[in-house]
Amino acid sequence: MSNVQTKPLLQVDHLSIGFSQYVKGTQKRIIHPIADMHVEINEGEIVAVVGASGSGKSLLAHAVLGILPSNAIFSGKMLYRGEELTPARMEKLRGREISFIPQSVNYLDPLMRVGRQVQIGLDPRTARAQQEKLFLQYGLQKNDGRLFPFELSGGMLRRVLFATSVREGVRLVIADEPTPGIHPQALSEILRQLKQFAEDGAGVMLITHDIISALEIADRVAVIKDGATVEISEASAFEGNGERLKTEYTQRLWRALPQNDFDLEFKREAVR
Ligand SMILES: Nc1ncnc2c1ncn2[C@@H]1O[C@H](COP(=O)(O)OP(=O)(O)OP(=O)(O)O)[C@@H](O)[C@H]1O
Ligand code: NI
Repeated sequence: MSNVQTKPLLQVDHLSIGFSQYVKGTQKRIIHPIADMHVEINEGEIVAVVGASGSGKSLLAHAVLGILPSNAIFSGKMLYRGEELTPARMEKLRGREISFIPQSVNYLDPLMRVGRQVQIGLDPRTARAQQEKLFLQYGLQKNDGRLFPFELSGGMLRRVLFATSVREGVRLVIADEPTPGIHPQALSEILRQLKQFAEDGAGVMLITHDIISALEIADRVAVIKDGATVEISEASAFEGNGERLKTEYTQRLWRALPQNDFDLEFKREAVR
């Protein structure tokens, strides 16, 4: 087997992200929401990234995309197709080979009709038809394309965001909480599309709170806690009592899910 084939599509190692903050007016200090994170995604693989709110999942996504805020201090290794992800490279890949479904609908341009926003990056000759097709696929009406973001519901905006990620030539999809507030039918359509990306050979990073839905399509699950990766396990290890999971933290996370043992004490800790 050649070396090239075994190289992961995305490799993040020893990622650390800090922010300098002003305390008491002029004193500066550095906080480190991400201390030591690692994750690896292969071609055709779906890796779910799960962890409590504030654990650093979105920052990980933003680091890979090169869209961290300018006051962020960043270190670590990020390789895409075996080569370092430099800022210039990220900019070139973003929205093309690497597509992003952001967590917040605020990423949409409030002054541009949503149909046009979905057409960005599509072949201009067929953009309109393709956008309309995508809208139908995700349960939006043809005429919804003429609306501005403020005229759509939260769930509709999420589906618009998702439609912006469906592009030919995508090799890595980073979806940051693509499913909250979405009704079951659109949810299964989104999961189906993410799976389709992977079947077409792309790697998928699925950031989510919805572990149960993620397990429907994920190959592996990375568990993040306080800005560090605590465990990466096969999705199949999330079964039964979690005996096959590697860390106590992940076992407790698994057992705290409503459909499992319901570890109430852990739940309280985890949501804090
Ligand atoms: N620009 C910033 N300046 C300072 N701290 C930040 C900044 N952005 C994020 N943080 C901090 O980094 C930590 C991780 O944030 P992040 O958004 O990655 O969490 P998350 O895991 O995506 O949470 P959620 O599940 O709620 O989306 C949080 O404690 C957050 O307050
Ligand atoms: Ni987030």
